[in-house]
Amino acid sequence: MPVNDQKPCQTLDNDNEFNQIVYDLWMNEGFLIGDYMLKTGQMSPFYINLRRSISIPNLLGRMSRLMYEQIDRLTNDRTEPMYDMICGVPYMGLMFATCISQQYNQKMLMLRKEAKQYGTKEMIEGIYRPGQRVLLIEDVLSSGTSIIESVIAIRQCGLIVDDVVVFLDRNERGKQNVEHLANVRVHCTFTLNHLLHGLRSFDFITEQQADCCRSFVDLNPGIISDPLRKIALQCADMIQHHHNNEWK
Ligand SMILES: O=P(O)(O)OC[C@H]1O[C@H](OP(=O)(O)OP(=O)(O)O)[C@H](O)[C@@H]1O
Repeated sequence: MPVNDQKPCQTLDNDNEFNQIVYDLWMNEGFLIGDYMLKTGQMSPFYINLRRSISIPNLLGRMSRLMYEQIDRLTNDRTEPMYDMICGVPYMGLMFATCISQQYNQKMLMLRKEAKQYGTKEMIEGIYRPGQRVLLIEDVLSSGTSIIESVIAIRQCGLIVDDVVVFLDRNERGKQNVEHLANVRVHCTFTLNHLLHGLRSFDFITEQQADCCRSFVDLNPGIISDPLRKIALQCADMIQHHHNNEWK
């Protein structure tokens, strides 16, 4: 399925709220036009920096609320509990997860980027037992590398991850990469198309600039390194085995 055919995740109710967020992000350099290198090493004609919001608590709070409303809708659609605790992809996903955890009384785990070499040497901090379900939280989805790395680390601790909620999908191949390689469902609260639409409505960017961003993501192959691809598939197989044999 082409990425841009994805069903929009936002509703008309939160359209205005999102536009206000777009306004605040633009005013605080949360969206930049220019040449920026991505994690994959590719050069992008734009950059989304939601980290700017940590200095504007009200903005981070509003984004987290829209994210939680989506989690709530997803939860209501399920017959069984969707998760036992939330966990953010470091670093910015951790900020969203902390905000959601505090605002909505959700249990949380903290995933490190690297295991500490002293103390308990844990990769994941918090209270959990193997077999519990984790809902992963991410700020921006590009290639999906960060999510896949986090899923692997969480699964290696014996936890289950079947879903990830992302505030903003750059409309690259990240969603397909995560779903295919990590076997995790990706739920995006907003997409690049929503963001560009908002930026255009304020006349912050020209139609030509919006087109340039769209063309870039349409053609971006969303590279996942071969070693990560291999580990992700091995891990997904291993976890499927556990699902089938031990936790049923
Ligand atoms: O889908 P991907 O290709 O992985 O890109 C998305 C990731 O990139 C950014 O973080 P970054 O890797 O820059 O790290 P940071 O947390 O140190 O800011 C962003 O916050 C996502 O986590």
